Amino acid sequence: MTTQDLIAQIHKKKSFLCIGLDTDLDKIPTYLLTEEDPIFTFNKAIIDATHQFAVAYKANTAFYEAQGRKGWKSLDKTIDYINKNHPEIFTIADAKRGDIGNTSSMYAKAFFHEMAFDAVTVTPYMGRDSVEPFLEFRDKHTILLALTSNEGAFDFQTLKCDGTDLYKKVLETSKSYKNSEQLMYVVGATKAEYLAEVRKIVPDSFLLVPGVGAQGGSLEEVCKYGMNKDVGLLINSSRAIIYASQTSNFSEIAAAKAEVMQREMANQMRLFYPKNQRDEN
Ligand SMILES: O=C(O)c1cc(=O)[nH]c(=O)n1[C@@H]1O[C@H](COP(=O)(O)O)[C@@H](O)[C@H]1O
Repeated sequence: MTTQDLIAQIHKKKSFLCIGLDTDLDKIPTYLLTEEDPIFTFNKAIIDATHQFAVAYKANTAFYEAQGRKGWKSLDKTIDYINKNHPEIFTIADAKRGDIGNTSSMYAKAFFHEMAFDAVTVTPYMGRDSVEPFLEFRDKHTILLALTSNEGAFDFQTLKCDGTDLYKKVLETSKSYKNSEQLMYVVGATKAEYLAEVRKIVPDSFLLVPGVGAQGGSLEEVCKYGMNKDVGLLINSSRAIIYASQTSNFSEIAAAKAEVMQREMANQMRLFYPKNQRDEN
């Protein structure tokens, strides 16, 4: 999917919501556990109920890998289901990969080619040759970790390096990578005020912003500092949406949560775009 397709979908749905499919057998309604593939059954119900409010789904691969080969099968079925039924939706494999070039190429093939995700999250610290193999896949997107939402982000990411914060160095250096226009960046919602600094370095790039909902980040603050002319944000929420209820109508309750976020996003877009610009979009 191209970035333009993603932007068009955002304006059409008035949403930049990414729903995290962090599907955990200990958290889904217990009556689903008798199903042949409880993870896929749960995901399908969530997707069917929420797709009109979301522009992206992010599957954190840890939750699938934890179930071994059954988990990989559930992940494969989930991405196939989204691609077949909602091809307009942007899909992210949150795998946080990256290795020597030879190995990164294999990770890229796994998530872009075999599983047909639109994007994969990648760690930046092995440098250029660990990231560029992902960028070789055109119309696919590589989402580099810049400033993460967790407390430990301050261990390294904000340390000074050549007089600047390390995460800023990551942003700046990555702009020189081959096909860097296919890069997006992770910036945690819990660090919204840093988004202004991020935008000085990457004004046009899309940012994947996890950490609203269960981690306490504010959607309004993220929009205030992070929104750009194309919206430029994918705000992720996982647990606060998909585990809003453990009852038999869990998917409707998840949809209601997603709709509340979508409405707030529509409101933020209204505030950001002057009326005449809105009419053009
Ligand atoms: O790369 C990510 O998506 C990510 C980066 C980050 O800095 N913080 C973060 O929470 N995430 C992921 O985003 C999701 C957040 O989930 P909730 O806190 O349940 O909304 C999880 O899948 C995390 O692994």
